[in-house]
Formats: sequence, structure tokens, C-alpha cells
Amino acid sequence: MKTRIIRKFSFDAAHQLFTMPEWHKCRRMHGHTYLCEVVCEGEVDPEVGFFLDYGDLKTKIDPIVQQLDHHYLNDIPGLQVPTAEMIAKWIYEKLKPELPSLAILRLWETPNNGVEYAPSASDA
Ligand SMILES: Nc1nc2c(c(=O)[nH]1)N=C([C@H](O)[C@H](O)COP(=O)(O)OP(=O)(O)OP(=O)(O)O)CN2
Ligand SMILES: [Zn+2]
Repeated sequence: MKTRIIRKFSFDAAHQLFTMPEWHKCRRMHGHTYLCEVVCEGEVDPEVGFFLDYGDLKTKIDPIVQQLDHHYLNDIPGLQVPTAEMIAKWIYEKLKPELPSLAILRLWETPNNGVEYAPSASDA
């Protein structure tokens, strides 16, 4: 049986979008409480009842949170253009080597605005 498991985490961070027009509010320094959803896909081991322990997932995610939480995102290598799209890709690429079952990375910048990053094998 194939399933997807999901772990959510959040972090607070500041950013500026210098790629926006001069007049745009997002060029000014501001912050968000980002909500991230990490979705992993795998075949359930019938003996164990799952394919990946939620606890192991948390262990892989925690170092990413440390890098992002209460930081100015523009200063982080690879996040010079810190849109939700670019942050989602950055988190995905940090996690994937540690978490081969990672399938989808969702990032909510506000309760209403979010992105989903889910590259297929052919995109790699
Ligand atoms: N496609 C994208 N569009 C925008 C992004 C982005 O990352 N990807 N980012 C921004 C700014 O970061 C902006 O701060 C987003 O927040 P905000 O302006 O508060 O958004 P809303 O007012 O639409 O939020 P509500 O949830 O409706 O209150 C802009 N665009
Ligand atoms: Zn913003």
C-alpha cells in the first residue's frame, strides 16, 4: 500500500523583494510566519504499519528550521530572491538528499497565498 505522510512546520522570517517595482510594498523590509508542509510518499511496511516514522521526518526538518527561523532571507545563500516559489525550491533541495521519499513541498506565505513545488523525476 502506497501512502503519503505530511509534516507541517512554521518559521518566522523577514525579506525584501527587490525584483518588484520601486513603488511595490514588498520591496520594503517585512516579515511572514511561513507554514511549510513536507509530503513524503512511500510503500507501507505491513509489519511496521508505516514507511517512515514522523519522528525521523522531524529530525531531518529541524536543521532547516534553524537556518530560516528569525533570519533575513535575502542574506541566505541561494535565497537572494526570496519569493515563496524560490524558498519552496530551496527547502526541497535541502531536504531531498536526506529524505529521498520527499514528493511535495508546500509553502504558505500568508494564510491565503502559497506555492507547491513537486518536481517530477524528468525535471531533475
Ligand atoms: N507569486 C508570488 N507573488 C508574491 C510573492 C511571492 O512570493 N510569490 N510575495 C509577495 C510578498 O512577499 C508579499 O509580502 C505577500 O504578502 P501580502 O502582500 O501580505 O499578501 P496579501 O496582501 O495578498 O495577503 P493576504 O493573505 O491576502 O492578506 C507578493 N507577491
Ligand atoms: Zn513578503
